[in-house]
Amino acid sequence: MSTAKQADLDKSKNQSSSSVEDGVTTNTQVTDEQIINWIKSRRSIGNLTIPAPSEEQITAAIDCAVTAPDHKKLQPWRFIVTQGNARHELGRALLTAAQEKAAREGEVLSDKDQQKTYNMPLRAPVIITVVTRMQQHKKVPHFEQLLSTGAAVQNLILALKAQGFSTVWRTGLLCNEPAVKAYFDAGIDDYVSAFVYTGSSHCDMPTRKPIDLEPLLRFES
Ligand SMILES: Cc1cc2nc3c(=O)[nH]c(=O)nc-3n(C[C@H](O)[C@H](O)[C@H](O)COP(=O)(O)O)c2cc1C
Repeated sequence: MSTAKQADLDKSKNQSSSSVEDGVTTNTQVTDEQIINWIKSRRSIGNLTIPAPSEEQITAAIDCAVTAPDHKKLQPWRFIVTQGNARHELGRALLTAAQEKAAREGEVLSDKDQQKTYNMPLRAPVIITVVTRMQQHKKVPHFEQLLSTGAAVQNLILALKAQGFSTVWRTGLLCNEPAVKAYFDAGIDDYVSAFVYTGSSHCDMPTRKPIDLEPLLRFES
């Protein structure tokens, strides 16, 4: 889909399905093919800035995230929205995690690496952390709860895109270090499953190289 068509679709998604302008009713119906192409057009963007989504927009996206497939409705996910100065507190937790990890591995972090780690949360105006709060259920193993969280994260990302925002899902090697888990009040079985860095992007959305389905797909009948 061309960038112009993409923008049209993003715009039409923000409008009601029909509108009356100068007495003329205009239908802005979105076709199945457009929806499929819109999903395929999602790209991760690392270079994120303001404007950030409002708390209402974030809440609307999370309202979409929690409709992900969820065996026995365990709701194994928690969402923590970090913005403004709170990003420095998250930076401190990441720095502690990095220092503890380095110490365990017999290494010492350089000043540059310490600064880089501390600044990581400043790469976007908003970070939505998704924690998998594992529950004990005899019919729902932990791996299902983790997969369910992944589905919720994808819903979240698409719902943010639908509102005009860009994201990148990061975890990195520090996300399940004890200091980071403690920061998010995550227990021993829980996972910090995603840092969804969120904001606006002013660069052109990169186009994706076609993906060959041949080795990935088999129909049986
Ligand atoms: C669970 C998970 C963790 C990820 N963690 C990172 C990360 O820490 N850093 C990173 O650059 N990309 C990470 N990625 C990959 C990006 O989110 C992204 O998918 C990738 O760069 C490909 O870009 P695309 O989404 O536009 O295809 C992660 C993806 C997943 C699913």
